[in-house]
Amino acid sequence: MIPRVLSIAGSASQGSAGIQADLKTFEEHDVYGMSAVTALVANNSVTDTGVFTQPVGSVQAQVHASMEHVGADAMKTGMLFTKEIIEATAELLKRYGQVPYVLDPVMIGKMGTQLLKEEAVESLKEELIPLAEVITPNLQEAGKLLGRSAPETSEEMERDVKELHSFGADYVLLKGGGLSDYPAVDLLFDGTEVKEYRSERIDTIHTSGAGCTYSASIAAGLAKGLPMDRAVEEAKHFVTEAIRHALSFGEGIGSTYHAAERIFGRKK
Ligand SMILES: Nc1ncnc2c1ncn2[C@@H]1O[C@H](COP(=O)(O)OP(=O)(O)O)[C@@H](O)[C@H]1O
Ligand SMILES: Cc1ncc(COP(=O)(O)O)c(N)n1
Repeated sequence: MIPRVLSIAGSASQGSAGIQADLKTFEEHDVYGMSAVTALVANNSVTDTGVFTQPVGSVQAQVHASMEHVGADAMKTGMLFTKEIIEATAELLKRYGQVPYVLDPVMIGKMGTQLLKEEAVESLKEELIPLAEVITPNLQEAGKLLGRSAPETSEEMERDVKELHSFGADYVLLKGGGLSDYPAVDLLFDGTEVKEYRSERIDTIHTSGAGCTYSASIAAGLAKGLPMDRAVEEAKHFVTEAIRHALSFGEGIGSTYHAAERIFGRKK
C-alpha cells in the first residue's frame, strides 16, 4: 500500500507554506497526503485580520475522517495557533498516533505573522513535544522554547539542541537557516550524539515554506520506513533544491519550489 501521511497544520493561501507546502511535498515523495486544517492564514495588504482559526470540533472531525477512512503511517503538525487546538491535537495523537510524529513548532511566519499564540507555548512544550519522534525548531523557536534569546553561533546551537532534548521528543533537529554568516547547518540530536546536516548557503530571500517543506519531507521519509538519520538526510537534499530554485512572484518573500528536485535534480 502507498504510505500515508496526515498533516495537522494551517492553510497558507499563497501556496508556499503550511498545508499547501505539506501536500505538495507529500506528492513529490510518492506518499498519500491528508490534511486537517487548524486555521486559514490569508494575510495580505487589503485585510489586516488575516488569521481565521477553525473551531476545535472542526480539527477533530477532519482527523477522525482521515484516520477512519484511510489511516496514517506518519503524522506531522505545523501551525496549531491556540492552546485549545494543541490540547485537542494531543488527545488525537494519543488515540491515533502510534506512528512516527514530526512536530514543527511553527511560531512566526517569515512575513511576521504570529502563528502560535504566546500563551500556547507552554502547552506545546508540555502536551505535544513529549509525544513527538522529532521536533524541528528554527533558531527563534528554539529560543522561545528554552525561554531565552535565539542561538547565534554554532556552539550555542549545539548547547540548545541538547537542552531541547530534555523536553521529551526522541530527536531534536535544530535548523540553522537563520545563521546567515554560516553555511546552512542543521543539528540532529538523539540524546547521545549530535549529527550535522550541512549544505551551502543559497543567496536568496525566497525561503517561505522551507521549514514546512523540510518537516513534511521528513514525515514522508518516516512513513516509508526510513530511519530518522536517512529521512533527515533525504529531506535536507530536498529542501536545499527547493530553496535553490525558489519562486519569486515579484512581491515579498517568494516560495520554496517543492518540485525542484524532480525537475532539476540534485546539484552535485
Ligand atoms: N539560504 C539558505 N540556503 C540553504 N539552505 C537554507 C537557507 N535558509 C534556510 N536553509 C535550510 O532550510 C531548512 C529550513 O530552515 P529554516 O529556514 O531555518 O527554517 P524555518 O523555515 O522554519 O525558519 C534548513 O535545512 C535550513 O538549513
Ligand atoms: C499556515 C502557515 N504555516 C506555517 C508557516 C511557516 O512557514 P515556514 O516554513 O516558512 O517557516 C506559514 N508561513 N504559514
